[in-house]
Amino acid sequence: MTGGPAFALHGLTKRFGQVTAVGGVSVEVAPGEVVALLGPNGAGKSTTVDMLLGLTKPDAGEVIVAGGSPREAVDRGLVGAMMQNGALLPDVTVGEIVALVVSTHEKPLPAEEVIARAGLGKLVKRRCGKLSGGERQRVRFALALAGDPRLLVLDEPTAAMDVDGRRAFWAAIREFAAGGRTVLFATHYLAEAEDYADRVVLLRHGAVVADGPVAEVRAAVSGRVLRSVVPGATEAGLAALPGVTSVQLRGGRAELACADSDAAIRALLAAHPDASGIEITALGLEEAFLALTAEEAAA
Ligand SMILES: Nc1ncnc2c1ncn2[C@@H]1O[C@H](COP(=O)(O)OP(=O)(O)OP(=O)(O)O)[C@@H](O)[C@H]1O
Repeated sequence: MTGGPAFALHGLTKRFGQVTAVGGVSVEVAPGEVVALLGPNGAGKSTTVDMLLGLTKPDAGEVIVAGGSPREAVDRGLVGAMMQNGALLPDVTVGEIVALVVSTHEKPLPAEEVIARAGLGKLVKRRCGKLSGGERQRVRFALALAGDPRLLVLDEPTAAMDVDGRRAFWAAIREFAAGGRTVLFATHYLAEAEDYADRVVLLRHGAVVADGPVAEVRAAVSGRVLRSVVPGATEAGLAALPGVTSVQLRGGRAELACADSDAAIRALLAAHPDASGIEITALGLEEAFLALTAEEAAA
């Protein structure tokens, strides 16, 4: 194994008819990094993951995994993947399916270790058709681990998991990554990215709008929310105020996301001296994320 990146995406582009699902994405990830691929619905996360795994061919650009093509890396057992809707045979037990998948790999983890890492000890005899959504996700995770891969790619891994399930899942991921292995996970949840990723790549409309350590990405979207009752205001009028990045107006109550709340409040009161019930708060994580994607959308 060379000292090169775990994987690299160079100018990756994929179109479906008129839709550019991914448009020129370039990202290089070093071995040992845990990277969150974040973005709202339709941002291009799944399409990017599909190209990284060699399941979809890019229209332009290149994917390099462990120095070769995605297919070569998958064939060499270097990549484990957990997809949103990977099918599980309903009549096969958890123990059987893990043993089956372990047996297909050249240098697998022992089946007992796979079971333990995925927290499936109590479910070994359960048929896959009888599992809950969160349990099925844990089985998919086990199957992704079976070949002892260097790179783990997870598309919305915790979507169906409850709080305990998520905690156990992320503890297992940390353990996996501690040995210098690389993880890329796609998610909608900024909070999950903040808690578990070293780095965030934020996609919007198929392009990277932010890439860096979580704290850095958050700082780039630092801002405040200004709430007020503003009689007679229009969305367009409020959006034109200095310092305002996005506006929601419902029944005379305005919510303004602000890059500069000082400028915004001065301008609001100058234009609407009858504004009342004014409140200014820091952006929450979700709001910060929305502000960044909305800001870019407006650009
Ligand atoms: N097979 C396809 N045919 C046509 N359009 C597609 C196809 N796959 C994806 N798209 C479109 O490409 C864009 C990106 O979709 P993608 O599934 O990659 O986004 P995503 O960020 O994973 O979204 P989500 O969070 O909803 O899963 C969307 O506009 C989607 O409708």
